[in-house]
Amino acid sequence: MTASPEMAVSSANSTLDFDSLVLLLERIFVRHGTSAEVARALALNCAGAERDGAHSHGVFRIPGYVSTLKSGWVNGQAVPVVEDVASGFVRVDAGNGFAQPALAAARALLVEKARSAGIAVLAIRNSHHFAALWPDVEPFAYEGLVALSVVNSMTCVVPHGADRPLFGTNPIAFAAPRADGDPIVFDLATSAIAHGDVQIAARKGERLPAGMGVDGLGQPTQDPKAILEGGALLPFGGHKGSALSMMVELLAAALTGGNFSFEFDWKNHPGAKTPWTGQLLIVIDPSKAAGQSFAERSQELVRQMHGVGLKRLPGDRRHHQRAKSNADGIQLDADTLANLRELAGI
Ligand SMILES: NC(=O)C1=CN([C@@H]2O[C@H](COP(=O)(O)OP(=O)(O)OC[C@H]3O[C@@H](n4cnc5c(N)ncnc54)[C@H](OP(=O)(O)O)[C@@H]3O)[C@@H](O)[C@H]2O)C=CC1
Ligand SMILES: O=C(O)C1=NCCCC1
Repeated sequence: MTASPEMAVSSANSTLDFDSLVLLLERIFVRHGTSAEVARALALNCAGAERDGAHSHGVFRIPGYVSTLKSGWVNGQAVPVVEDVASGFVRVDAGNGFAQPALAAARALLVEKARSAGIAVLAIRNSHHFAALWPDVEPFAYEGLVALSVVNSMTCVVPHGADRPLFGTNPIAFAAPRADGDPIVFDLATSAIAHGDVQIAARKGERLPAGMGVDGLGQPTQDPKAILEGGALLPFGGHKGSALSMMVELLAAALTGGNFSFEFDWKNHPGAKTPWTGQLLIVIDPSKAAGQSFAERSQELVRQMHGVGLKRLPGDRRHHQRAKSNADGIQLDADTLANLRELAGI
């Protein structure tokens, strides 16, 4: 039987199973103007983030998606146009739609090229990425492929050594298969903290650790509201994170034909939250490389890391939370769930 948001909600503890959360989010997206395909791609991403405890890009983002769609800034009905441009290169014009449906539209061609040429690049332009990036790379590693992706976002990060913001929080995500266990995956903003986490801290009235951002006068602050209201974030690791953020601008925008983070302009679109930028994916088939099986070698690396005392690999926390959510359901607080149901018109 197909799950429905009505039947799967326990009113006592506001717990949903994954499929029911996906269905609820799909309803919200369709109700606010997306096609069924776009709704499915966004709902799977957002519910996956919530399930895995990646809260800065889980259901917390839904009001932002809705206000962006309502403002007319994003086309929720866009049909991506896929171009097969070279043996190892696929281009997609997302048509001012979201990036996830653009990736979905090009995915089969990208994998076919990666498997035949050993490596393939996907360049998505005119797109909106308002989400966690790991869902875009992790599935490739489950298919035995190595994947790297970058996305640029809206200006809110001061380049190292500068005095005003220019870069986005520009995440980088990487996934690689290993012989025993879940793929090795990391996904990180190149800012000291994701913008979403600053918003969450502001709502909760919490202070941030030192070194995350500056206020409107360029002075260091631990007050998230001062960062959000006229201030800015800093790159992680000083000049090193700043260089990576610059690389993301070049790969996700200059190379794809998308906007740089400083080129978005919301002024005629009140309530819009997502920038209009680009995304680059590089997919490698490691079976083409010389030497032993890549998955065995990556497993050996993990074994050695554990051998020197490492307790937590990137991705471990998410996978533990995923297992817990799959067993016990996804917990939402009652107000959040009520708001989602209202947005879904239930
Ligand atoms: N769409 C967009 O434009 C943007 C999206 N984002 C998204 O925001 C999300 C959050 O980014 P960010 O706040 O930088 O992520 P985190 O700093 O929380 O985590 C970054 C990575 O490091 C791992 N990690 C964290 N702590 C440890 C530890 N102690 N030991 C080992 N590994 C660790 C995480 O694994 P684990 O997940 O298992 O904790 C994760 O892979 C990302 O999903 C990113 O894609 C950010 C900026 C812009
Ligand atoms: O958390 C962040 O940082 C961002 N997330 C989605 C869109 C832009 C920035």
